[in-house]
Amino acid sequence: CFSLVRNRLREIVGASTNWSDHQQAMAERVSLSSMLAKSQNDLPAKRMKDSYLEVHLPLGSEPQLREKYLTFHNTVRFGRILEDLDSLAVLISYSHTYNAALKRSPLSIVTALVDKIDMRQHIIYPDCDIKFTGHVTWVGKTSIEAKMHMSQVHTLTSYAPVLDATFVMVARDPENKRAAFVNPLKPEGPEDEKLLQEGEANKSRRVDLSTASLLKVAPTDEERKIVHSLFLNTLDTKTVSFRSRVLPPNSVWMEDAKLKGLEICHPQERNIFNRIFGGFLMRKAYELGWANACSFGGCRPSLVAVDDILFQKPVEIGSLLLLSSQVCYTQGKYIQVRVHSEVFDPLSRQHNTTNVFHFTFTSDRDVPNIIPNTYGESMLYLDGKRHFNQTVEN
Ligand SMILES: CCCCCCCCCC(=O)SCCNC(=O)CCNC(=O)[C@H](O)C(C)(C)COP(=O)(O)OP(=O)(O)OC[C@H]1O[C@@H](n2cnc3c(N)ncnc32)[C@H](O)[C@@H]1OP(=O)(O)O
Repeated sequence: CFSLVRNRLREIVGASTNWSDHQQAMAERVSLSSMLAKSQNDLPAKRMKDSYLEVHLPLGSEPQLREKYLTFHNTVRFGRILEDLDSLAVLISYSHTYNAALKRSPLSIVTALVDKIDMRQHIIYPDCDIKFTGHVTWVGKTSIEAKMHMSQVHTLTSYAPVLDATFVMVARDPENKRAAFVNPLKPEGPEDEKLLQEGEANKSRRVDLSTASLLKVAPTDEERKIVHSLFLNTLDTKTVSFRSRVLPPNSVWMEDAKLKGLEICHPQERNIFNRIFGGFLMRKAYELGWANACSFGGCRPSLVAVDDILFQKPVEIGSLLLLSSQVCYTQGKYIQVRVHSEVFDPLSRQHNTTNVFHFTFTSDRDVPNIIPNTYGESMLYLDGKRHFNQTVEN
């Protein structure tokens, strides 16, 4: 199960088991720099099956393990699943880059992006065994795409699919300062070819999306019309002024659909490179986003999809992490939530964004419409709509 996965990762990089030893463990890793490949061609190509892993989570047969995964509502804590997926993606990447001649890997492999998690089933049972499988499906020069599938036993013999996940991992030098080359990938047969092509298409889509970001360019014509009609809908028919705005029926201002939280980043949550574990950040962001969607919709929401979780900067141990969740788009029963996390330095009072998370939830009834008031909120709304369309309508 996953404690074995994490122990194996500690062995691969030679991570400290006690915080007091972490500086020495890091110093030992620095000496591995000379083992890094000078070019990608110096590394042997690997097959997809070289990185294939299967991990079982025996929730059905191990009641003690179940406690860690259980929600009050007798379902599985999805935040824990996010942590497991993250650890698995890292181990898959180390399996791809494995070099039998080395005792320890000189690579620091970090999570750069959770491209997508599609839920195939809303309920995850806390008392049935779970199986995770996955392997590398595409590589760049220093980045790796890993696809994972999770399924759960229903009858005694058959597994039913629960979710499909795509992560992008990036290889860095032992000090996590510079990018480092990863082994090329050699497809074998038409199935591998197809996965590789999808990986290539994913890479182009990510580039297109980031160039079209609303933080860089103006919204499209169609999006501008949406924003304007939202604005017209909020005008007060009595005064007809640009300034007096009224909330339409069955609606909530974006300003009133936020939830915030704070995490103090203790050594216990560190990853193998002595930064905060990406899975932990995802769990915390997911739980805050879920609570926000729950309070907004007035009932317990189910997760439909996770997309485009970007890990922009590592979070150092000891940081104060401010998490801010916002309902940014709604449609019928759906609630799109964005969680932004930033590190706050109380001494310099500086803020630095570390992550942005996008979650799509569904409620058991229609939810109120979320309405932007300012221009900035309108852009958040459009960004939420883009994410929603990408995950739900396609
Ligand atoms: C206790 C046991 C726990 C065991 C579990 C261990 C888990 C360990 C995993 C983690 O927890 S990692 C922690 C969470 N992740 C982070 O903290 C990463 C924070 N982000 C960063 O450090 C940088 O943003 C990152 C290294 C990911 C990228 O930095 P740069 O943008 O400067 O990288 P660069 O420009 O050099 O590009 C390097 C590669 O990354 C790719 N890349 C960068 N950002 C990307 C992105 N957003 N999407 C896709 N690819 C991306 C880029 O295309 C390129 O690939 P190719 O060489 O193959 O072309």
